Amino acid sequence: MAAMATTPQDHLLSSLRNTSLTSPPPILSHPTSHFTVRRTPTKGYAIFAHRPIKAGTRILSEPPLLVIPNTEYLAEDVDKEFAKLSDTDRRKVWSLASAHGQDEGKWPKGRAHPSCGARQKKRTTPASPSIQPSYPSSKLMPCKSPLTTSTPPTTSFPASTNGGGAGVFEIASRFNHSCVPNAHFSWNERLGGGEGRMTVYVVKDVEEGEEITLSYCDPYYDPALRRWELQHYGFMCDCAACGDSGVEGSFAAGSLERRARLKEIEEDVLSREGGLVSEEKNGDGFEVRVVERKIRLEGLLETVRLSREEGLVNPGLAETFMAIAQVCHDVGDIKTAVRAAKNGVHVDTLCMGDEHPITVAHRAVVQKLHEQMLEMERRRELEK
Ligand SMILES: C[S@@+](CC[C@H](N)C(=O)[O-])C[C@H]1O[C@@H](n2cnc3c(N)ncnc32)[C@H](O)[C@@H]1O
Repeated sequence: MAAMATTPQDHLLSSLRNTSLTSPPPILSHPTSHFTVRRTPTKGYAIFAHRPIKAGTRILSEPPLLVIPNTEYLAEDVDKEFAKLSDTDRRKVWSLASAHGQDEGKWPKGRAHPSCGARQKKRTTPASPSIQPSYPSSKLMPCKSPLTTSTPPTTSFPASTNGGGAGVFEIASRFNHSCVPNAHFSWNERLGGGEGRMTVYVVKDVEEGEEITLSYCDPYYDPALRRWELQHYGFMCDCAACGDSGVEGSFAAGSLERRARLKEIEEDVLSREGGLVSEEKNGDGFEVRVVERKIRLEGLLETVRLSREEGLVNPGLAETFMAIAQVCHDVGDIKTAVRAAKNGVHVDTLCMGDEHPITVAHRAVVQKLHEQMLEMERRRELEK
């Protein structure tokens, strides 16, 4: 096998292999109220619903077996945390390692796809393992360190909470990937008495016997880039979006176009945020800003439509609704802003629950907008 760079993931695996606990415990079949973990012929273990599950149901809230609290952690940080574990937890972590024989030689380690922008490059480079979810061996999942505190929302339209650090989760790491997932995972630092929990919410109604899947990569990547990223995990995705896009009328063909357009909107329209919320209201500058707002709003609305057609329900969609609320607010249409922000909170709740810090922050925005709307109505009444 070709020599490969040593990453913290490799290191964890090697420290797991070198542990004196040579016999791993049997893989658990976790009977929970919603799902079981079962072996599949081609994907290793997988999670299946054993009853119908409604969208917005939290099906997992799990403490980590091991947490690496640093954002940019090194191999020795992994070793240090592993050394602290009890024998039982070491066995559990060990039992998760390399359970399904991927060919590590095929992982595109240390190289980024030529089409990757700077941000994506960071994700696909082992130098930033905490945000590179390429952990086929060790199954490190990005999570926010329980040692860092979240920044309270200071603006009226807060951005997502940033993740930092990584963890290993006994059950959460058994979910397989789909580019059109029916569930979403997120770290919620408020759960577990402030210790934090990895949560999984079902974002669409799921039928009994259906596999429950998460997305391991940016859903807006095109198929080639998704394939590249998923190579790190040693598999080719066979979900509906990754099917043969050459077949006219197929979901894959439509998906290719939708995701390309979503990316185009993000790059050409939504990233041009600067100046859109400016308070300047005189001369030509104002004209330009109004036009830009209109283009931005159209882009945001198209993003919602395409995401729905694509079946993507994720925090990105919630952020899109919040951005629509922002634009409506800026042009004085507070009523529509309230409606848009409520949609955002609805999507947040489906994905992360109603007590997740992001959901809480977005709910505060709805409240604020609602108060503004009432105030405007009251003034209008007085003016009559
Ligand atoms: C986080 S683990 C998921 C659980 C895993 N199947 C197991 O047995 O523990 C990630 C690994 O699962 C497999 N996997 C996940 N999604 C897959 C998919 N859509 N098709 C094939 N294999 C998949 C790959 O081997 C991948 O490296």
